[in-house]
Amino acid sequence: MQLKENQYYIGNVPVLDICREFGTPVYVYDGNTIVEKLHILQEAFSGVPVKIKYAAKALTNISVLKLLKKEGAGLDTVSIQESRIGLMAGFAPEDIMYTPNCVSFDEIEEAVELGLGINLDNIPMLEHLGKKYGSTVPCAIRLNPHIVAGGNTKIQVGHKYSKFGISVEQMPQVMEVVHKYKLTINGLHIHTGSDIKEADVFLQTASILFDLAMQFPHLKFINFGGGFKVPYKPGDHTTNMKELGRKLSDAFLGFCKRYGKTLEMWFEPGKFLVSEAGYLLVQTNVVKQTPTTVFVGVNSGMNHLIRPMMYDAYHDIVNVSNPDGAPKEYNVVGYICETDTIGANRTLDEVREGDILAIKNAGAYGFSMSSNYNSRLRPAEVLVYQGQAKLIRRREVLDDLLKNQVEANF
Ligand SMILES: Cc1ncc(COP(=O)(O)O)c(C=O)c1O
Ligand SMILES: N[C@@H](CCCC[NH3+])C(=O)O
Repeated sequence: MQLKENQYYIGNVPVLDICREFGTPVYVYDGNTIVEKLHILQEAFSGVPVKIKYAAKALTNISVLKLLKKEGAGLDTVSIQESRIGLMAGFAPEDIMYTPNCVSFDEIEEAVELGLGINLDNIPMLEHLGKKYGSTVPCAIRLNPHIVAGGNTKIQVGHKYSKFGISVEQMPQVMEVVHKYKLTINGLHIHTGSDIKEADVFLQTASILFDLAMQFPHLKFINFGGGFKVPYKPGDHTTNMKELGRKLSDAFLGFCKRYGKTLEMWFEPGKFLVSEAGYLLVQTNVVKQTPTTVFVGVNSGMNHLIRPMMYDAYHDIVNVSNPDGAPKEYNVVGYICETDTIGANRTLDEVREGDILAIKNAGAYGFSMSSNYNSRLRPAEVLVYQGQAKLIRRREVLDDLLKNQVEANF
């Protein structure tokens, strides 16, 4: 978002024009930022055959998927539904890596039938795959390295007590199943968590993967997961992509020599590609002074952006309709009937009833984690790309809340 002559713009379109045309609350994504971020990653690892598999769960709108596909990304999916939306967006089945957790074997069979890449994270499902398909269906293995990494405990998934991945301590059992069914293991994968700022975590992961890889002669790729840190607070540290690119590429090329074949290097970022591109634009319903606090109550809340309440996540907030206002301190809260804080103790340009606030970094895990709690409608989504703002999801209406309900007659 840029401020030019007292007006805020997203991708050269005035923010207030977007609100006038599409209403609020509205999620707005800057397509140029998404494309730029993808190019940063592609370039950081340009010395090796790198593939970026966008983690669709971060933002699953089909238009965003199409944009990323056009720019050369593949897809990382966690459910059969995400995978099907990916196929509808035009991804080839083999460019979609399906990495489910705790799904039934039926869903994995469906993924095999669709021709998706398969990545399994538990031994019973490897066993089912072997029994049904033997060596004919290649699959990757997601490992748990016992590394604690990530911005908060809820998004740390590579530690010993996590439900994700097969523990590196269980390699003997893995090898038993692999040999029993002559499984074709085509990739190894580790994702340790989200919001990881230390490049060293990826290097540590790499060294574990490189050691284990020597036992698997049919590998095509090593998948280092996602989790790159984006700046939420002004001055926040982020993953240094250039440094990581240099160090990891060198280590990878050294490994490929030892392995005897050049493999592909995969990443599956969500936040890095779409977080900073997204804004949730909301309108101020009320400015409420209490004996302790000035609350700004907006026409949105944890139903649309759950990250602040779920992870204590910090999202920067800007008053876009009063850039001249005198700065004051507020608690920005939602209209949901829960403690529903979007940002506490924030200094904003004076907020008046009707003012439009932009909540930043809302591209990743914003709309995709939204709900209809309190029977509130979900917002519209707009993509700004090449100077144009286009509606990519209609705002919900009351009928959307009722369409699957069946009225009992008494
Ligand atoms: C397996 C896997 N890959 C990729 C991601 C994307 O993570 P991030 O959005 O932090 O890049 C996640 C989410 O944490 C994940 O669980
Ligand atoms: N939803 C998390 C990140 C992904 C967690 C999934 N493993 C967040 O908003 O930070």
